[in-house]
Amino acid sequence: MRQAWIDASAGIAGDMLLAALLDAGADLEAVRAAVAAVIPDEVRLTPHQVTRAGLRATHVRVESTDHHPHRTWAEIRDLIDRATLPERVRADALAVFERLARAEARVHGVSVEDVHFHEVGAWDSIADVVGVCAALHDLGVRELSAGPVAVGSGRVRTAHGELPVPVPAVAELAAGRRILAGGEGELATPTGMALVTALARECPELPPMRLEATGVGAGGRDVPGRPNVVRVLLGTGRQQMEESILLEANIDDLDPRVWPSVLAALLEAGAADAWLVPILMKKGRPAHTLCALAATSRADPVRTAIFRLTTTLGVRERAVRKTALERGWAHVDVLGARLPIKVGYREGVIVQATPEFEDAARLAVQEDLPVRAVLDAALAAARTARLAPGEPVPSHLEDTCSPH
Ligand SMILES: O=C([S-])c1cc(C(=O)S)c[n+]([C@@H]2O[C@H](COP(=O)(O)O)[C@@H](O)[C@H]2O)c1
Ligand code: NI
Repeated sequence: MRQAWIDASAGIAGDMLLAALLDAGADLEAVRAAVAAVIPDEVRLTPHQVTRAGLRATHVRVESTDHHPHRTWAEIRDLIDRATLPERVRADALAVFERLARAEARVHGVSVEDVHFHEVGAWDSIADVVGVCAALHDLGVRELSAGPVAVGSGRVRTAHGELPVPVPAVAELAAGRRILAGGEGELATPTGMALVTALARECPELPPMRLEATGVGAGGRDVPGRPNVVRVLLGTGRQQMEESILLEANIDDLDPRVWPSVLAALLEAGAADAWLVPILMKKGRPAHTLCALAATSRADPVRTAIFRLTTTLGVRERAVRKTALERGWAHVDVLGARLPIKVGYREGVIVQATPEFEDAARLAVQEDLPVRAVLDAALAAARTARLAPGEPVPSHLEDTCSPH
């Protein structure tokens, strides 16, 4: 499973995180395409190399002509809703802006629907948010975590006038999270803090992972003695005990033909699993409980997708703990083809070894055989290759979440 950890110990802004993800290998054209799907022809994204207090980093120039932005949350939601985007990118971007809207509503004492964004509603902020969500999607990051965020000190001039640092929106967004004091000026912006708190689980220390890439994203200023950068460490590996949220809703009025697309979209939005339970509701109405299990860091986008795609008026939630086996992939030769075997293991010993069903089904059609015959042959080949419960985990397991 691909994961990434954000080091925001020098602060964070939307463009810094975007630059760090591009520096770690996210595809620039995929990011530009996602931004253009939401706000066509409004911004230009140009990454370039810089140094910050002696460290090499990528800085991304985000150019737009939007000088007097006053957009409502509803306007931004509409832009993202209507854009052609991967479901996960849409759900993430909506979750980030919804968090920003809730924070602004609390700070200014207005309702969420009446929130008027100023700087954070500008084209360049929309580009930062959509760009970061697209970059995470492009890199295949399934689990995002972040260390404590440095917020800075002093006062800053904004469209609301001169504000103390951390500015009110940042303080509101950071509630419940560990933050770091110190450093001069505004080190964490509302957009940066909204991205971190909506998409990343709090993880003070770098989680265990096999490190694949590091991305360094620069802020605009170069301050001597303190590199003004966000770092992203990208790797593979999974946590054995995950904090998860179970989201549920009882629904009796959704066109039943829509359900398969809802389940698929929730998985796309980051749910680890999504399913339906047939129930009899009040007044004897046949209905379904929609259930979605998501890592705590993915709960926001999954919740947003449930409200967007179904008719429910509320979502029940409870924290659950899930013990997951560590996983990897191996391949065996069956009937002249290479079939992937999913291997689940614990403490160095295989607990489950299962042929990938879709590949077995494809091979069965190709060979004109019953699927069970291909599955049996794959299991026999796996046993011969010592890929069976009780065997030690081989050193050559592939550590990806997909065998393809
Ligand atoms: O745009 C809005 S609504 C806004 C609210 C606040 C509050 O704290 S309230 C602060 N700001 C300031 O705008 C700039 C740009 O922020 P980005 O997140 O778009 O980089 C920054 O100085 C914020 O403190 C904006
Ligand atoms: Ni504000």
